[in-house]
Order: sequence, then C-alpha cells, then structure tokens
Amino acid sequence: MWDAYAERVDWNDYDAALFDLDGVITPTAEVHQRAWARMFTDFLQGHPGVAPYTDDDYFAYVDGKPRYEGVASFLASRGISLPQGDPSDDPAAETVCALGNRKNDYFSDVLRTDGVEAYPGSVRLLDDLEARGVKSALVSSSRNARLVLEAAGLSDRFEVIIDGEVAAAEGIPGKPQPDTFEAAAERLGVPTTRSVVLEDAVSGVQAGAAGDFGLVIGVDRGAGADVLREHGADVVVSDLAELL
Ligand SMILES: O=P(O)(O)OC[C@H]1O[C@@H](O)[C@H](O)[C@@H](O)[C@@H]1O
Repeated sequence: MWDAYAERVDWNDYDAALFDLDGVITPTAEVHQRAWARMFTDFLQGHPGVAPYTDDDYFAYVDGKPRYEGVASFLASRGISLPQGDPSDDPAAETVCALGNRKNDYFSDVLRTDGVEAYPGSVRLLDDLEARGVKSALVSSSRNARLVLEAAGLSDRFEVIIDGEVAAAEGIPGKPQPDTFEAAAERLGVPTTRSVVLEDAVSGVQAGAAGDFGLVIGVDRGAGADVLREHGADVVVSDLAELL
C-alpha cells in the first residue's frame, strides 16, 4: 500500500543507502520463514503442551536476527532452555546451534533447488541510486547473504557488505543493535546522519532507530506497517519502487 510519507524521501539529502537483504532486496525472507516453521514445528513435537510455532513467532522473535539469537529468542518465549552448543554442532543434536543448523539445511535445500530472483522494484532503486551517486551497502544478519546475492546475480552491486559472517568474525553485535549498520556507513565513508536504513524486520527497524541515521525506511512484507512504525520506521513502503 502507498504510504504518503514516502513522497517526502528526497535522495538529495542522503549519500548512502544501507539495505537489508532478505525481504528487502530478495524474497528470501519467505524462504527463511518457511524453513524456521518446518524446523520449530518438528522440534515442538517433542515438547507436548508447549504452544505451537506460528508466523507471528517468526516476526516477533526470529526475523532479522542472527541465526542462533533467533533460536534462543524463540525458545525463551516458550520457556525452553537448551545448551548453546557450537556452530559446528551436528544438526541432529539438541542445542541452540544445532537447531539453527537444522533450519539452515532446509534453507540451503530451497536455495539450491529454486534459486533466487530479486524484487524488480529493488533492482530499479539500486540502479537509480547508483545513477544519482548515492552509495549502497548490504547489511544482513544472514550467513547466507553472499550465496543469496550470487544466486540473484547481484554480487557486484554493493560497495560494502556486512553480513552474518563478517559480524561473527569481527564481533559486531547483530540487529536489533545498530552496530552492523553503523559499521557499513563507516566503511562507505558516509556519516550515519546522511545514511538511510532500509529494513523489513522489526529487529532491523529497531536497529535503525537505535542509531543516529538520517532516515529509517520500513518495507512491509508481512510485519505490518503500523508495527514497523511503532518500532522506529520513519517511512513505510511495500515495494522499493515507491522510493524512485
Ligand atoms: O541463518 P542465516 O542465513 O544466517 O540467517 C539469519 C537470519 O537472517 C535474516 O536476514 C533473516 O531475516 C532471518 O530469517 C534469518 O534467520
């Protein structure tokens, strides 16, 4: 749905756009969402009496967060406590990391078999910003970000990439903290106040609102425009072509 505020986005006021990936550039938020649902639904079969996993849980506890933080956050909502384990854990084990790895196997299967096509409106905005001289960075919690970008043919479109791998290697706190977006602006050489955050996840707009960014744009792919605004989006659109 068109948002009246979107008309007020004047790209002359900004020098950088910091894009989330899943749900902003590519429709892979849905792939993540389905993979999480499959994993948590199976897992809860072994926990009778615990409320089933729903799409609302995805948006409230998992969406946009680093892999194992999403697992821990959902388990906490159900009062289930598991050992943290280690990222090298076998997906069949009963640890936070193993559950994240189990979900990642489902995600990877879909990526391999179905491939990825970027949202056409998002590619148009990337083209438009490049022509205007506005720099673009990718800021994703996902450790699959580079694979997804490659599958979508967009590997060379971002001057800076801060993904789940970079954040883990450098110890940069993930969304909803603002640090990954701040690191991207810094590496582009643009002040945060001249940078725009574009996010579809509640944890992502919270990250934008927690920093001193010029503008936080929420992209409503299911979280809900009002919810995104309540958590810090200045503007909400349903497709990035609305920002051309
Ligand atoms: O497990 P990955 O690929 O590192 O992704 C972590 C998170 O990355 C985010 O981009 C997605 O919105 C989440 O759904 C996902 O859980």
